[in-house]
Amino acid sequence: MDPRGFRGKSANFWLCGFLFFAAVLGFCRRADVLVMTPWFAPIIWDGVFDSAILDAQFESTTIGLTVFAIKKYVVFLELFLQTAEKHFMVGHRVTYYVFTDRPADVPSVPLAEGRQVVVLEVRNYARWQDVSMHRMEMISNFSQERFLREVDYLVCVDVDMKFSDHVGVEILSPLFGTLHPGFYRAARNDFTYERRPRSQAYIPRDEGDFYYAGGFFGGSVVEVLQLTTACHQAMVVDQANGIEAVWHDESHLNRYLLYHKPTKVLSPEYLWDERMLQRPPFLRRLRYVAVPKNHAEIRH
Ligand SMILES: CC(=O)N[C@H]1[C@@H](OP(=O)(O)OP(=O)(O)OC[C@H]2O[C@@H](n3ccc(=O)[nH]c3=O)[C@H](O)[C@@H]2O)O[C@H](CO)[C@H](O)[C@@H]1O
Ligand SMILES: [Mn+2]
Repeated sequence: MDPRGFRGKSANFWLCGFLFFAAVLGFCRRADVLVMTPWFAPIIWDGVFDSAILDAQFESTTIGLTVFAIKKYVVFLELFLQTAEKHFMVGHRVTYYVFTDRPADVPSVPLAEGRQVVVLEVRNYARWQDVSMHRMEMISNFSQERFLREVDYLVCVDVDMKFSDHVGVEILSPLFGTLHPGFYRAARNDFTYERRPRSQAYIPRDEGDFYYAGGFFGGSVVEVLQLTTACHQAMVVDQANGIEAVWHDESHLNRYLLYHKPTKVLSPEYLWDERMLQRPPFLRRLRYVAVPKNHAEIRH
């Protein structure tokens, strides 16, 4: 073979090799974590998305953030709203729906343009578990009454948390859940699903994809309406049967998301607890983290 031709082929070989590795580095920037579910839903980690592209795609989207501050939990609102202004959907239209029994105690926090707080006065319950569980009913009712008309997506979160890094439109999808930080690498058998068949939240030992956290889920308003309505109805049936799921609304959420697969799954970057867990090296960002609380003091 003519030596010039051979050199040409060899150069091509190395060029192809280089391009291949560049492509691998560029498109699979996270080889250290699971970036797709077995049903082809993306799992959202730092490095798998480009905010510039997504911000343009979601430019005309309005996002509703639901948060409950019932009884003493109103103390969490100020930091929650302040940090949301810094990190949550910056540059997009946002409505904070604050559900509370103490509207006079909702702090006024300066908001950027295109963002507003809507206070929704609701009843309280004596037990913290009932407060937590009835969020499903209240989100369902208000979705029908007004969220369907007012926003495109709903993001439903706990209030005893703060935003500490970017949480943007990369999370938006028809139906999304978040990997619970305590179980993202646990075996299916160790997930704390409801295991009693008498409960509507029951999940058999040989089923289950992930263990999702009760404190961060969402989707289009229609999907969230269906999810919250189904979970509420399941809790009504449980109550009539004298049984309460082991982790309350979170157990029902897990059952729902097992049989209605989420279209996106958020990594534990989106829900972390620095006091409970040691941060593993592949957790590059902590976007939404628990605020330390004295359980006995705040719940009673
Ligand atoms: C981070 C996370 O995944 N949290 C879940 C976890 O509980 P947590 O231990 O984080 O529960 P929690 O005390 O934060 O209660 C859940 C939420 O209910 C609201 N609240 C509760 C009591 C009260 O008196 N006033 C009030 O407003 C508040 O928005 C609070 O954030 O398990 C719960 C069910 O057991 C829920 O599924 C939570 O979403
Ligand atoms: Mn909480």
